[in-house]
Amino acid sequence: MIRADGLGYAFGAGGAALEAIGFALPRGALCAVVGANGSGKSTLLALLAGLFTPSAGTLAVGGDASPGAEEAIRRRAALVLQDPDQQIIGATVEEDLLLGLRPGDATARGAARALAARLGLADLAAPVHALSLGTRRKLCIATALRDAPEVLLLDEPFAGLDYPAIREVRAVLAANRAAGVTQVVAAHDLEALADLADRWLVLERGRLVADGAAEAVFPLLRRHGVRPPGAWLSAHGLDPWA
Ligand SMILES: Nc1ncnc2c1ncn2[C@@H]1O[C@H](COP(=O)(O)OP(=O)(O)OP(=O)(O)O)[C@@H](O)[C@H]1O
Repeated sequence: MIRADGLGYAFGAGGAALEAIGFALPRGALCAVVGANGSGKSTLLALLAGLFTPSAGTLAVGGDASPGAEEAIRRRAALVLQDPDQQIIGATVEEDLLLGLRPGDATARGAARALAARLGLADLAAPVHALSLGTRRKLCIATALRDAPEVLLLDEPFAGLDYPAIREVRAVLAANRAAGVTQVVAAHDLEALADLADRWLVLERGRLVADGAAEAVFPLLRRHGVRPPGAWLSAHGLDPWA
């Protein structure tokens, strides 16, 4: 579903934010992208969303390859930003959820409302500015899923959420995986993803420094500035903050 070959990106004349990235993900993968601040996670998500054009190499999403097919990639992939306030446009839950749907399209509007209910967005008339962070994030996820993207990209979806909201977002990711949606999740804190992700990409200063399943990647995390999940540290008798 996703294939990166020699993928690179530079912001203007600055140094490369991503360099020589290569990986392939099958349909339905739930891939975690981890790395220290500034390692390139958000830049990779923006490329996968078709928002940026690679400065080097190629990126294929479905049958579309970038450079060239960014618009087609944008139709396949939806990106949920870390800050819901950068994403929400409507004044109420319903207004945001239904944005862009034709008023006469009862089927699409009904499906969008059903999706909102599944995500626990019960009060469709609620003004968005009065919602908790977790509810605003769930609204962004609902809006992203509304058009049934093949690829869902999430930037720090658990950041700032309380325990119940983390569990709800985890349930959404698991349901998406069961439905065959390919998901890429950027994260600092691995606790909520440790048992969910089937693939781990580790970035350090724009380079892909590890790629594989949890068993292979977790032992390498600390040397790349990423804290492994607590359960893994205790299972290996390691000081959580050493
Ligand atoms: N708009 C921009 N203009 C110039 N440089 C940028 C821009 N956005 C990001 N960068 C640089 O690109 C590199 C990668 O940034 P990116 O935001 O992708 O990292 P990140 O891993 O998502 O970081 P964080 O965990 O802090 O969100 C960093 O060196 C950053 O300073």
